[in-house]
Amino acid sequence: MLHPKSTEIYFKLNNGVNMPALGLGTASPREHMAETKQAVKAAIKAGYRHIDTAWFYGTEGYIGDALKELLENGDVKRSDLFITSKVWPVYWDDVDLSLNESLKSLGLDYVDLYLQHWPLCFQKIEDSKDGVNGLKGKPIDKDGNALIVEGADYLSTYKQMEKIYLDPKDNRVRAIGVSNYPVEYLDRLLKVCTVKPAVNQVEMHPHLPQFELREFCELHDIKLTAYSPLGSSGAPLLKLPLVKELSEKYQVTLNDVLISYHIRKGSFVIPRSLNPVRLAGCVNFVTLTEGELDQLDDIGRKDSIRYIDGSFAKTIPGFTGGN
Ligand SMILES: NC(=O)C1=CN([C@@H]2O[C@H](COP(=O)(O)OP(=O)(O)OC[C@H]3O[C@@H](n4cnc5c(N)ncnc54)[C@H](O)[C@@H]3O)[C@@H](O)[C@H]2O)C=CC1
Ligand SMILES: O=C1O[C@H](CO)[C@@H](O)[C@@H]1O
Repeated sequence: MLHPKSTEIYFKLNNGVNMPALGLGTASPREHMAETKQAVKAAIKAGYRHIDTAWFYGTEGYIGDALKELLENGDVKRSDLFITSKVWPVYWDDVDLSLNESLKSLGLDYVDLYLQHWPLCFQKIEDSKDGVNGLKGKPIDKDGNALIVEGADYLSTYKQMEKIYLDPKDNRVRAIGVSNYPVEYLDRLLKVCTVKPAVNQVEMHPHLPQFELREFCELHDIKLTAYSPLGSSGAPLLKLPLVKELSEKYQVTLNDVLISYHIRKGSFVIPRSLNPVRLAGCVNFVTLTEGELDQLDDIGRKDSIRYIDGSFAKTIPGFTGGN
């Protein structure tokens, strides 16, 4: 049977914007950040049209360099690209500034999707050595607790994003959404927002199938994007015996199985790799059966694992701290 490539599948957001199902994750480790440029070029040449980034990653400048070359060479048109960026909690009260910094680094005049990275309001602590743009990215006290601005409300960040999106003279974002929002927070947001978030980007994979969140988001027409789909650094989920079994059955890569798992369920997925061969080797979509999806979900039903270190996010329900 003929299948489209994962890079050829698109889902429509609740505001009518089309978004490619597969995107390239770019939270590259600091020592490899510069390689993001060649990874983006390799990904676009392999058919990817969706790049996921964030002010916090420090990779927007490298992505901007790659896009400049690709656009100037006519390898791709801006209108065919889908770029996501995010506002980090240190800029919870200045979305406008954060968005402008991201656009400047990316060399773009708009992003396709702009997300609130975490529902948190961090204090701005100067850190010219290890910080992002001079600010400590994850400000914590001596006990490891995040330095939160007292009395600040994470919804105020989303309200600023809404204002930008709704301003007819402001064309800097085509869609807005959130990330790392549990059901309780989405519920609160939906009661007060004018613009329903188009997307909630969360950690999701067979060890964390997010059943409750999925049901809630489907009910409210909010799409999920799966981050850390391979289990983040070291890609531990590639070692799951069932993933190996399915890759042999369908004659595709292990990455293809873990990517198709999300696309098959109607979610976006943004795996990271800096390796051009691997990037090109994970675009084969397979129509996993309902039974196979259920078997993969069973892994998380029995043993729920969150790989991303959320110790700075302990105040958010579901983030217990640590991995
Ligand atoms: N909204 C949020 O708070 C977050 C968003 N993200 C986004 O999601 C993206 C993906 O998540 P990540 O945590 O980066 O991890 P991931 O789950 O995509 O795994 C990336 C790791 O897998 C390795 N890998 C890929 N293919 C491999 C293969 N065939 N064999 C061996 N290793 C392989 C890569 O080298 C890298 O170390 C990020 O880059 C970022 O764009 C990630 C974390 C949090
Ligand atoms: O997006 C993100 O990436 C880092 C780690 O990869 C995480 O803290 C943040 O939410």
